[in-house]
Amino acid sequence: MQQNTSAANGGLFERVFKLREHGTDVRTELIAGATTFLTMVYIIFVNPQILSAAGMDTQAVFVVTCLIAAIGSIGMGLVANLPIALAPAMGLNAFFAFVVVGGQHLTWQVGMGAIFWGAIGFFLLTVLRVRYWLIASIPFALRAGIGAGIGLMIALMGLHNAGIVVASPATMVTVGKLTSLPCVLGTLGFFIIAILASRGIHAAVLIAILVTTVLGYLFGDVTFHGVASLPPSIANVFGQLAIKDSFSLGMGAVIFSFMLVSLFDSSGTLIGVAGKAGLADEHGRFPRMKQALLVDSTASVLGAFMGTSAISTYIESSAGVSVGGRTGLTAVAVGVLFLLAIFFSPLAAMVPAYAAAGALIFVGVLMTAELKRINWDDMTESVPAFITAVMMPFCFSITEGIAGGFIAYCVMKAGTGRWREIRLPVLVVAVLFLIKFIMDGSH
Ligand SMILES: Nc1ncnc2[nH]cnc12
Repeated sequence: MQQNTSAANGGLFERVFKLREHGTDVRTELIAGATTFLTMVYIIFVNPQILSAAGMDTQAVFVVTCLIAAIGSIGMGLVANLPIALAPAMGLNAFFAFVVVGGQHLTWQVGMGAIFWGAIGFFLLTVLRVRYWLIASIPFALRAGIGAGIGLMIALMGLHNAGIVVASPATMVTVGKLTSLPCVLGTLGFFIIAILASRGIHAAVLIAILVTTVLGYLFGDVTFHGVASLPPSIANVFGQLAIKDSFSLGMGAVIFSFMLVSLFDSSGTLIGVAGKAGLADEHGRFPRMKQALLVDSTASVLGAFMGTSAISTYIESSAGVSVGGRTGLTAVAVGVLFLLAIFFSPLAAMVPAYAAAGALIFVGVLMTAELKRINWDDMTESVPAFITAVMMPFCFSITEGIAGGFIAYCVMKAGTGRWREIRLPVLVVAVLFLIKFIMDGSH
């Protein structure tokens, strides 16, 4: 009987996801889905925390984060049949909360409006096929530099959330009080993740968040609100964005930044994960790329409307791919698990910033790994990659990193007589950023 059911499931899943053609089966795909889910579930704890710094309601953002991750991942699985999950992007959420809303003293509703317009631009670039052109034109050094820079910036946020790195008027940054509870538990969380992950335990991040939160509770620093509950209302974030107020010339640079960063963040991840699954060619193109690009850009528009910062395909999907996930069934499994997670909102409210800090630092480790594939002996490759990667944490801005990298690439190639290697889209983006800097500097 059980065999009949699994054969029937295999039949349905086989028809929808073409498992045999991809050399996989239902069991492998479901394990891969659970694996990817466990490596990225930290986002449902971390995202509400980061967005709450912009004044958003933690509980509502928790539900919206689960919902959009579920919708995006299930969409990717069904429409593009790829083992790639989606969720609100780390880096972009911090950019929204700390740089756009915090740094420019805007309301979160206006900031979210800018994300919405950035997502619309991202969607238009996708349907107009500009994204294909761009993806195929971005040199590897810049793609790697972007991933690494985002990773370093995330790590800086983690180190700051744990109180390990603090501001200093004399030296800009300095070391915090390392014996404080946040520092000790943040550090412990990071090493739990690093050790478990290097031992191949894909639930590493979740385990570390649980252990550090429980320890925080035992030391009297965390209040227990219960485990499961009916989902809290999302009314105070859903559809609350200021679409009209954010569509102004003054917001142009912010909208452009959101669009550009979404574009590079999600495109780079798609190429990277599809490559790891053995689906991509040497130019980074992969089957059903059109569908995948449509799903991530549509999810970004939907996410901003629902009340969370830009959505991206998740680099953590490579964990599921590494245990055999090859089709959309993996992504659908991730999505279903995110739907179930909605009922555990009291847990989200309990997790202190330092408990998630280890996850942020560890994502930094994962995302800087791409640097190893850069030809470091060729300065026309290493200099732009380096500039991209270090400008992001040092300026606390993904956009400045991308801008610096594109400009450095054109300068280095032209300066060494290799200007023919500069592709038109790279030159266009570099010139657009130069114009932006000149405009920014003139007022
Ligand atoms: N910005 C991002 N891009 C890709 N994968 C991520 N995982 C977490 N944040 C991410």
